[in-house]
Amino acid sequence: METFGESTATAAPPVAELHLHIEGTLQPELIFALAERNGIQLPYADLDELRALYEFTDLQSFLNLYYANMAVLQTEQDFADLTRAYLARAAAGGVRHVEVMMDPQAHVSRGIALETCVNGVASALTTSEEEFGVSSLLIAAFLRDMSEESALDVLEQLLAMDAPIAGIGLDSAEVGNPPSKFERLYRRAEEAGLHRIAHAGEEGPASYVYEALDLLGVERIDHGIRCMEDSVLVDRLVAEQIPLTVCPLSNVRLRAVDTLADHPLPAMLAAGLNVSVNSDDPAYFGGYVDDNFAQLVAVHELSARDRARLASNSVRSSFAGEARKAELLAEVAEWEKAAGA
Ligand SMILES: Nc1ncnc2[nH]cnc12
Ligand SMILES: [Zn+2]
Repeated sequence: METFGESTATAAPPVAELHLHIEGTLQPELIFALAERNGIQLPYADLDELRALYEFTDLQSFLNLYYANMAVLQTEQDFADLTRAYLARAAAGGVRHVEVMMDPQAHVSRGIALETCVNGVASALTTSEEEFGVSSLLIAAFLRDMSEESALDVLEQLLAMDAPIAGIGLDSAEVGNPPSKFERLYRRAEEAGLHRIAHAGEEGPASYVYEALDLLGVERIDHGIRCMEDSVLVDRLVAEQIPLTVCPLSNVRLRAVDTLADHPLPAMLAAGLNVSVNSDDPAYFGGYVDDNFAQLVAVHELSARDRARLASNSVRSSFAGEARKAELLAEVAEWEKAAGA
């Protein structure tokens, strides 16, 4: 009988993607297509010229391009097309549930109506389970380098329009914009019955992880890799099983870690932390969730058991309903049996 090495497809188990910025799924080809559709003159002559800019030195160097490229997102249809393209690709890579973050302030601040961006993304998510087999939730992320007043203003508008958001997040330039800046925003979100997550410990120090937990009451930490610099914090995160949505390729491309071989994910897993694997901004960082798994496996030789644990962590840490979680955990167990056999 012919035997096969482990394929890229089997390297990735079925997962819940918990750390995904929909604007970070905007591929260069779609940037050009939307620019043409909307009559927008891009500052790049062609795809090669744009792609040459995807060499980042830190988070801010990425954010500059990420925000600039959003100029092509103008209509509800643009946001819906962007979201559908992500869902199709994610489903092909094993994503079975996704909690999509979007950055409303990044659109409102350039004159796009809140309804346009929210309704566009939400319309694609509404049919996602039926069309792609991917259940989904929407999370409004707030830009930490803007004021808390701006965030509160947008949150109130989202609540007033009964936007279909399950929670709020906190992203953008981390260092110098600690979680403590957003205590009122998170209190308001809690009052409104929303889930709460925040980026912390990506470029910022471990103290930002404490602040996100203790001052904002977050249920999950996005990234959190710098917790490894503080053993007391690691002990607490393990004891409380706080989910950390880790994004290995993102961390390498933004130079939070030097190489994938230096990435702390295997050590985090070994320490008993509740870590999952996510893509963050796949159009910018060289891969979707399945690519993250495939490259991790190539470098770290994670066992099928390790990968199944990363996948079950993602499902258990999601905000999906209990029935959906049970369904997905059964799929992970089945994958593990097949992958380990
Ligand atoms: N990795 C990241 N960190 C902070 N803000 C972001 N916005 C989009 N991707 C981000
Ligand atoms: Zn992120």
